[in-house]
Amino acid sequence: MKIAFIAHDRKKEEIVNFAIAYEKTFSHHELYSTGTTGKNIMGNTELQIHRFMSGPLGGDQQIGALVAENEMDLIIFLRDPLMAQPHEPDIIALLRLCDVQGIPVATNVATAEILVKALERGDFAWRELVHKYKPGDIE
Ligand SMILES: O=C(CO)COP(=O)(O)O
Repeated sequence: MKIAFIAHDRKKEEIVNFAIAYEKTFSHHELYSTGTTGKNIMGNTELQIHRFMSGPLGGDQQIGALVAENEMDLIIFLRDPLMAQPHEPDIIALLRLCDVQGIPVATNVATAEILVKALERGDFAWRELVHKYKPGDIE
């Protein structure tokens, strides 16, 4: 599965700890992140992550581009609900695209944990069908 990690600055420690806790699970998947989030996770785990630009410089939009094509399977996006972000429109656009495509997205660690448990159980198998059959394949 393609999994994206994104965290705002005051949530960086939380996402790193989360990645450490589920490192074995994540190691079996294709990982993506915004710039600084990925740097922090890779600095504290053995995980290999494809890093996009930093969020304020367009990283959310780059991940959003994959979401728009229904390529991303799970997004863990620990937002800071108590601090305004300069790139708020990009954040809203990314979350909107997740809803357009029906992609599982966690915006807090409690939900992230439930989704990762579901991933471990095999509950994301339906996403393989999404990748197998692109729009237009089925009449
Ligand atoms: O701002 C972000 C998401 O909106 C995260 O970006 P960084 O991972 O580069 O800090």
